[in-house]
Amino acid sequence: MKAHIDKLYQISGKKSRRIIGLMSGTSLDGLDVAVCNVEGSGTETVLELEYFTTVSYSDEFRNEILQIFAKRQIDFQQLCLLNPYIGTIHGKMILDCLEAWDIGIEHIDLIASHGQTVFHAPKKQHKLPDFPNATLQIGDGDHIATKTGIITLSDFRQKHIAAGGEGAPLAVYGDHFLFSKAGENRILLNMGGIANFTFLPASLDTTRIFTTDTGPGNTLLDAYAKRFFHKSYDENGAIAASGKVNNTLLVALKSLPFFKSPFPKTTGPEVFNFDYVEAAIQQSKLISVSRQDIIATLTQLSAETISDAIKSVMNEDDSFTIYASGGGAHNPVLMSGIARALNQPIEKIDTLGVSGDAKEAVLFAVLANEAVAGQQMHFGEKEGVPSVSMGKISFPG
Ligand SMILES: Nc1ncnc2c1ncn2[C@@H]1O[C@H](COP(=O)(O)OP(=O)(O)OP(=O)(O)O)[C@@H](O)[C@H]1O
Ligand SMILES: CC(=O)N[C@H]1[C@@H]2OC[C@@H](O2)[C@@H](O)[C@@H]1O[C@H](C)C(=O)O
Repeated sequence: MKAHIDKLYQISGKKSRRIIGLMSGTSLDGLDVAVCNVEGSGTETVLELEYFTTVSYSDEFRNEILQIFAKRQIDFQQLCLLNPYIGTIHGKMILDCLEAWDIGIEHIDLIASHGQTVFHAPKKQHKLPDFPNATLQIGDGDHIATKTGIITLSDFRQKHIAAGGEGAPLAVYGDHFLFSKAGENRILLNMGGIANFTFLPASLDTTRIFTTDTGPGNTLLDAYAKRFFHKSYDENGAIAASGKVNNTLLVALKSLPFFKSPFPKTTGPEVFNFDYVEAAIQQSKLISVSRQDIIATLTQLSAETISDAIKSVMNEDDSFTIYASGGGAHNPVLMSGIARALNQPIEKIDTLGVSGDAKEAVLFAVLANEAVAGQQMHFGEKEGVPSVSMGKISFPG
């Protein structure tokens, strides 16, 4: 309908846009909702985070997703049903937030929805020569747009793949636009279920910008905190702090070929799951290892693989500052493990003015802003950062 295109054109020409960024990550803890006021685009982007919350998922909702999450064999009907169901529930969560914040929908220009990743299969992982990199996010944007009455951009990862990427990490674009700083090499480390980082060079040379996943962040910690202690996560690293790292197990865990394969690379809970840890426990022929020691060892695994990845892509004599975000930044055992391995302190991204819990949702608002009002991107030919705009547009009504 032409009226929708006219509205989008008008939004594109505005001095600033109010965009709701949404992220629901691999931890399945809830939906991050960030209301952002975004002015300009590209490196001229000025973003103010006006409101932020995480709407927790109910156990029932999480369990519905877990039936198909990161599994190779599923009930196909469940996948089909969840696509509109998640979209509608996310739409309802947005409306509840707007009501609580007393914001009318007419004061929101766009929604930027990541959706729920249910399977991630980069070529390096599926190894089927005739098939491309692949990833699947559900929670369809049409349902969010129809439920809320707000133009919605969604499904950002497919264009990245179409342009030669693995569909992740996407944070790199917003990281550059919001956080690059002349004169300071920056590593922006995000520790969600999976950990990743962006390198932003002091020279601001976009062709040197680099991003990769490193492997597990919290996903294994959450899985074992649940299995052994009936907790959804290891709050403040208390369980890990009460155990000891088991080096035999750590070596077995680190022998996974993923850790030896070249950067950049991406991964997910399809690889980092119970089967992987149980195989490492078998391989290390441990007679007994305490539950606390397993969690301490898994925490050290995340810390070491994150710091190994950072070390291996940085020149030895380059100094850099690390800014941490994501739920893992709240885990002091994980944070101090990384600081120890890299022999330097770690800052939190909050010191740069954006909450570490809100960062990923904010970055999707930046991607939507680029799609609607941005110019050509210039990231050179570097693997993992194709110069394309992302996001599909759903009109309400
Ligand atoms: N106080 C805390 N102590 C320890 N861990 C915490 C704390 N708060 C949050 N976490 C961890 O952070 C996780 C949530 O992190 P986050 O929301 O960044 O992940 P995500 O966005 O779902 O994942 P991804 O970025 O991989 O998609 C929780 O599941 C938990 O493991
Ligand atoms: C396929 C997928 O959903 N990947 C997520 C996941 O969670 C962290 C890491 O793995 C990252 O690569 C990505 O998310 C962030 C937001 C990204 O694309 O930057």
